[in-house]
Amino acid sequence: MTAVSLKQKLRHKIDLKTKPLGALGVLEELALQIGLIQNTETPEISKPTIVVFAGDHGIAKKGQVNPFPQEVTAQMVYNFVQGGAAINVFSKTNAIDLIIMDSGVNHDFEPHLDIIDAKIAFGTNNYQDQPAMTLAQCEDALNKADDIISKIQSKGCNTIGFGEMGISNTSSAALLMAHFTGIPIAECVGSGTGLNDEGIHKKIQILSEVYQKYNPKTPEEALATFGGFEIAMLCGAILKAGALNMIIIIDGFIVTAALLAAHAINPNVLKHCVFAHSSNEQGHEKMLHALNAKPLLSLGLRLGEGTGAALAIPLIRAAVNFLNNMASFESAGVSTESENA
Ligand SMILES: O=C(O)c1ccc[n+]([C@@H]2O[C@H](COP(=O)([O-])O)[C@@H](O)[C@H]2O)c1
Ligand SMILES: Cc1cc2nc[nH]c2cc1C
Repeated sequence: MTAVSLKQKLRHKIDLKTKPLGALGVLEELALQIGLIQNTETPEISKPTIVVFAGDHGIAKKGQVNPFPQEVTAQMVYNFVQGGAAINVFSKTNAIDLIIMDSGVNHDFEPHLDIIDAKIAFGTNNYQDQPAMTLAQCEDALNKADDIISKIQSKGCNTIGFGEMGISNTSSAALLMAHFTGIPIAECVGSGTGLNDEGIHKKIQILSEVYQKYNPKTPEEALATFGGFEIAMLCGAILKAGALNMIIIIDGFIVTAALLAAHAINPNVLKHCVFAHSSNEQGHEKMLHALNAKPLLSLGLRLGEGTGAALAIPLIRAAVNFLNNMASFESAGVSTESENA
């Protein structure tokens, strides 16, 4: 007799719920995925947490690829600490713990603030001149992220969403996307925080030159070349969360670019990932497609901060709750399809 796999057991449990077959659509796939991640028919979500990694980018100082000035990164970190940003509001709405990390903002934050200090440097180098960071800095970022995720998990969190803040980081993400997917850089570049058509054209020209200047040989070298510190930390955090068997919620364009790097280092990480949404940043859809990823939501968001991840958490809770708490046809005494239907 062949053993029934957990996947078959989960499918059976889902199919016996009081609903037509497949009627809970994507939530059924989500329940199945979470059951498989946790290796159980009765999964649970504990202490869902969003970590926002913030970092600055050398290229931002020139203002050629970013409509907002570099200072906005630090200003938004203060906004996070004061509870005024979209991610604060959505985390509160959905009872999610929120952690803010300084991965490399070009500002000295007062030590009493509720920010985890993981600063690698005060912003990356401008990759128009030299790689964004050294390989040693990149390794440092990966390792620091590793430690932080271990600490978060040891406090009982098994579901972690990732967000970021960093003026110019759609440029790094576009370069990484081109590198890891082979999609032409022009198709990877978008409006970011709001460039007009002329601005996008200039951004494509600048990033095409940068892209041609380098030939990174390893995923770590690609991260070090194109940056940024927050993206390298996201990559390390995703890898660690996968290794710790956590449910990983991927936010928008920049977090997905970090996942491309993580996936190149360890493709197994993908089975832990739930894709929260499809961002309005041009390129995100193709990036998701390259990963064969199906996003849960499509709300026209292009904010970052982990906002899409925060909005997806109720869906993840709903998937787990229906699997655990919905009645079966038998337990509820509901008739199944009649044979002549
Ligand atoms: O998450 C996304 O899909 C997304 C798309 C566009 C912009 N962003 C956010 O905007 C910032 C980067 O935009 P930019 O134009 O400065 O490259 C950064 O802080 C991101 O969090 C985020
Ligand atoms: C205001 C502002 C808020 C953000 N949140 C994430 N990226 C951002 C970029 C800007 C410009």
